[in-house]
Amino acid sequence: MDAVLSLLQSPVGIALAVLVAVAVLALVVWGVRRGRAGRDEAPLPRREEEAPERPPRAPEESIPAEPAPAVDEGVPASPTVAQAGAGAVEAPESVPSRMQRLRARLAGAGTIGATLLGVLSRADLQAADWEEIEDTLLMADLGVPATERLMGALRTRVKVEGTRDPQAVRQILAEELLALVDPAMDRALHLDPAPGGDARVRPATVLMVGVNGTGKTTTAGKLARVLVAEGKSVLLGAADTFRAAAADQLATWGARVGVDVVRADREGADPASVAFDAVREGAERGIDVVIVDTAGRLQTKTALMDELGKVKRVIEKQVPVSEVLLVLDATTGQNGLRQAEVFAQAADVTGIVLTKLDGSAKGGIVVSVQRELGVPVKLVGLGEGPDDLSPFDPHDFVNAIIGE
Ligand SMILES: Nc1nc2c(ncn2[C@@H]2O[C@H](COP(=O)(O)OP(=O)(O)OP(=O)(O)O)[C@@H](O)[C@H]2O)c(=O)[nH]1
Repeated sequence: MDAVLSLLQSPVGIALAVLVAVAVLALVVWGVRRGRAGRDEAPLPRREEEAPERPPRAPEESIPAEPAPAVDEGVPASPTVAQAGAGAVEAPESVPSRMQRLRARLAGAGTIGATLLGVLSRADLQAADWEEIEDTLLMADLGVPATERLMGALRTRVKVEGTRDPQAVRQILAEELLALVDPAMDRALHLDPAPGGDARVRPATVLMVGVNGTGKTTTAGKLARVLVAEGKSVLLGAADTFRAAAADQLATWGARVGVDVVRADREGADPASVAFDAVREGAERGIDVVIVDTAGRLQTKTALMDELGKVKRVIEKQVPVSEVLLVLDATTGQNGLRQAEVFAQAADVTGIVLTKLDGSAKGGIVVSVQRELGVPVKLVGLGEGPDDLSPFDPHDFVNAIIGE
């Protein structure tokens, strides 16, 4: 210790101490300069307009959505948003030409009217003729109660009015069919804020339910297109997580109509989680309408009810569900109707979409499904094309069936 002290007091020791102090000071100055230089190279933008432009996202690129806030139903959050991209978006067909084409297709499929008019115009209607009328109505899936009611009305009016004139008979048939279809039902899609209601309650939400293969995904895409054409902003939610192809199919529709799709990042994810995130994303972006597609295949009625119920509840944590659309394949007739009842019990259905009417001569299903489920047919699908979806108009429908 004494040796060290005497070294420090010596001229050599003092020179060494000065050298060490200078070296430490030089290091400190160098460090400070380096820090400043680093900040100068990459200045942080303070205001938004200073932010560097982000490169545009490639079409179909998927970006992970932010994790959803915990949903107390144990919903895992792992969806992604498939961007529609800036690719060419098809313009929808104009409404008049679409309606004309749809009518032509429906008329081509419906032979009910031609058969009925042919029989009703016969000179003297016998029991066999009335049986033929009854068979035609039943074959057209009108259902037993509606067939009986229509038969009763036709018998009475043809007898009382005593006419065989084809025009008059046609008029009677049109009036009676129209009464069965019930033009007084509210068939509008309620997607706008209620008059005087809170306009901030956005987005409006549409839940698509129904048996697999009925056309839910296709209808979701077609509906998105119709709404976009009306000037609404739309987001699709692929809550059919049962098979990855369903989400891909929806993403294809999204790209086609210029609408983003929120989807799970893996097959078999919780549908409620995707539905939740789609609506949350829609709310954050100020979207007008979020359409949520669901799966139709589940082992048991209870499992189906549980799943649909959960999807609906999870959406309602954020906004009310505006429309629950039950998609029904017109070609499946009374059988499809039985399955539809299960869905109607599971979710409070507000409207029916009757698809594949183009491939069915069974237009009577419109009447039976409304009677059985007590819910109006709001939309009809008349083909696989993007413009083959139309609002259901009772007058057009009856005219198409029996010919104008
Ligand atoms: N002819 C005709 N075909 C339709 C119509 N709507 C849907 N389709 C076809 O029906 C098939 C099934 O449609 P999807 O939309 O996949 O049915 P889905 O209910 O979503 O089926 P899952 O995803 O299995 O639950 C597809 O080939 C559609 O193109 C329609 O109105 N007319």
